[in-house]
Amino acid sequence: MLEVKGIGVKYGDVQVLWDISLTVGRGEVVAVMGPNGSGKSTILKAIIGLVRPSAGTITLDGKPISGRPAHDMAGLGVSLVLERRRLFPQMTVLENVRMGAFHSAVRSREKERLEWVEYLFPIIRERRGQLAGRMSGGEQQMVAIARGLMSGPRLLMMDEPFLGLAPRIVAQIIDIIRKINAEGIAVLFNEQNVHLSFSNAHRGYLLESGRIVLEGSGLAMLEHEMVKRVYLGA
Ligand SMILES: Nc1ncnc2c1ncn2[C@@H]1O[C@H](COP(=O)(O)OP(=O)(O)OP(=O)(O)O)[C@@H](O)[C@H]1O
Repeated sequence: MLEVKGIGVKYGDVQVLWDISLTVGRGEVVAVMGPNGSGKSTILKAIIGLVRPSAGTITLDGKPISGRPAHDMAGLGVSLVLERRRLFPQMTVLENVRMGAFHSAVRSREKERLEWVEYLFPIIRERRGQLAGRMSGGEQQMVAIARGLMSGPRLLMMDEPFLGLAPRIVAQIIDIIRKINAEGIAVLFNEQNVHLSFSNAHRGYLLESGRIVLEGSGLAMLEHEMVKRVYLGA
């Protein structure tokens, strides 16, 4: 469904991505793994339209989407959960979650989507009235994912969804990824940890200094000599 072909991105005069090509198929879970600063977030920002590629094309179901404003993407079925959650701390859980259905193209189905995200994350129903800023990191991440799901995406992108979370919460987020994927939603996520990336994805890409250096199935990536040597110290 998503095809990124040969994109480059510059921040001012500084190029940070070169010739990035990746795909996400319908119903796939795909991981982009790479060290700090390798350009993972920039790939997702380019797809959602927060940064404009200097080269290459991005298509969704064969139609070009590069250059479209980020707020159009909800209507096209693509949603991004930003790193470090970016909630509105002075707003309640419910207010934050409802922001995800703000776009006119998706507002009409807000009620049924809210029921769905409350089923996926019972904590959202339990804590509807709590200020988001008063929640733990893991709870905030759940609210952020719920907000991303309110637009009813076909492709949910998540920037480092496990960052700084306790193992128990990581396991819950993995479970949620499986559940939403089982409903046919494709997922593209970034992660720095080899195991978290590739054991939870059908396919994966390894990004180094702004270039994709390896790609394959999750299992093939986990077992690849270079991944084992450089990232697992084997
Ligand atoms: N708004 C910006 N202006 C200038 N340079 C930026 C900007 N955002 C990111 N960069 C630089 O672009 C490079 C890639 O950053 P990016 O955030 O995409 O990497 P990342 O792999 O997601 O890293 P992290 O794990 O730290 O989020 C880094 O060198 C970063 O310093």
